[in-house]
Amino acid sequence: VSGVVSVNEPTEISEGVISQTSERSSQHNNDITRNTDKSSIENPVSPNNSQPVQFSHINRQKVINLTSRTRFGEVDGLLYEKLHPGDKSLAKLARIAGSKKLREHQVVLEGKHLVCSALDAGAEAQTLYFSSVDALRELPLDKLRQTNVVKVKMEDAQVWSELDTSQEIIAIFKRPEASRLTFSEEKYGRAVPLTLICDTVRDPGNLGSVLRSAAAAGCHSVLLTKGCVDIWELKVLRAAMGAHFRLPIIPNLTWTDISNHLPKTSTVHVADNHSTTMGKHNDNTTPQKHRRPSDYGWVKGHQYQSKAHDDDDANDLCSLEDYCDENSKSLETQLYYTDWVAGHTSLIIGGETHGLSREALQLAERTSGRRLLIPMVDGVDSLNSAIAAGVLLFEGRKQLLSLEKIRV
Ligand SMILES: C[S@@+](CC[C@H](N)C(=O)[O-])C[C@H]1O[C@@H](n2cnc3c(N)ncnc32)[C@H](O)[C@@H]1O
Repeated sequence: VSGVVSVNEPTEISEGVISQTSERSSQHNNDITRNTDKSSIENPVSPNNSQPVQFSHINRQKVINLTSRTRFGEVDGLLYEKLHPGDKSLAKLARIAGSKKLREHQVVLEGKHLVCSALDAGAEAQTLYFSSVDALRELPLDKLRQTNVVKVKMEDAQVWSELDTSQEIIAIFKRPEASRLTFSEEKYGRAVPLTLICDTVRDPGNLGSVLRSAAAAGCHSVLLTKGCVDIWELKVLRAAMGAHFRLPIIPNLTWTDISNHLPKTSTVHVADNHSTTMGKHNDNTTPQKHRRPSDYGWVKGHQYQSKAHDDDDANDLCSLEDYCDENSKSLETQLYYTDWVAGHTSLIIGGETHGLSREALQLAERTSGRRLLIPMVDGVDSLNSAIAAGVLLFEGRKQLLSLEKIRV
């Protein structure tokens, strides 16, 4: 942190003292404003002499109510406050983590690795709670200048049961937007021109695993329909293992938004488990141009959705057979390990309950995409969407990389 004292051991600052230079001051009962521009902290009305108290070399702006905070400390030039036992502010974490509405503005990130990746990508930490100074030191402290840093005891952390209390760092961030983050090619490698589209993936564990696979396969981006689970839900974050800060993930999109986000030349394929089972259509069979659904021996009752985010509306559902007859005559089926990439490629994965929506199939058709099938043994209906995404994304990556080699 520029311009502040640097010490090896954390400095504990006694009651009412918040100076980085350890100057003691008398008891304050007023709000203290730290002024970024002036690199100082000013107490607008000092109780002793009515002069602003200057705290030099501090590059942060915040207001601290000294009536409720009694102890402050400092680590490597970063000022923090200590939470009173029983302080209620920790409960805010659980409230944000548990409320979709609150998560429209703020998100909770757990653990030093995730918080570190978020800070490196340019996400804005508003309040950071830590229980271990060593863990705090592993973060890029220069990126916490505008952050309210608070030390808590692990026992205090027990107030939230939803959160992972084994974490030494938990932070509230302004909800990050992919368009404002930086995704380091140097750190994570060059992306392949492959976009994953999630069509109403509702299970948080599944979505997190899908995102993790997309990051691991070096995808260009992930686009999510409005019906998908919130990407900032804790279970999604935990399963995604940092994927949120490795590649652009754009949630809450309509199908029109999705088309607009894709390069004009992108071919969109659908991952389609409805195509066949191995008994009728084994690995050596060339997939047929277009077969009627009844040719495939599907498990009965599959339906295609017409509105990805409104799966309760039974009127929006049509039988697959009707749908195929009407809409997707030209959508061929092919086995996933034969060539399907050329230039920018996109892949749609269906959700757990209804699989692919009508809009997904229409988009594939418009871009001359195909149905990609991972052949399964007889009697198996489908794979879990995260597993299917993993298989297909890594195949897509392999094909794109060999295409690149051929072109070079
Ligand atoms: C759990 S499945 C959907 C199950 C849903 N009940 C249905 O029957 O459509 C979730 C998604 O994973 C993909 N998937 C699953 N198994 C697949 C397979 N064998 N081949 C290609 N995609 C598959 C499809 O995109 C599918 O929509």
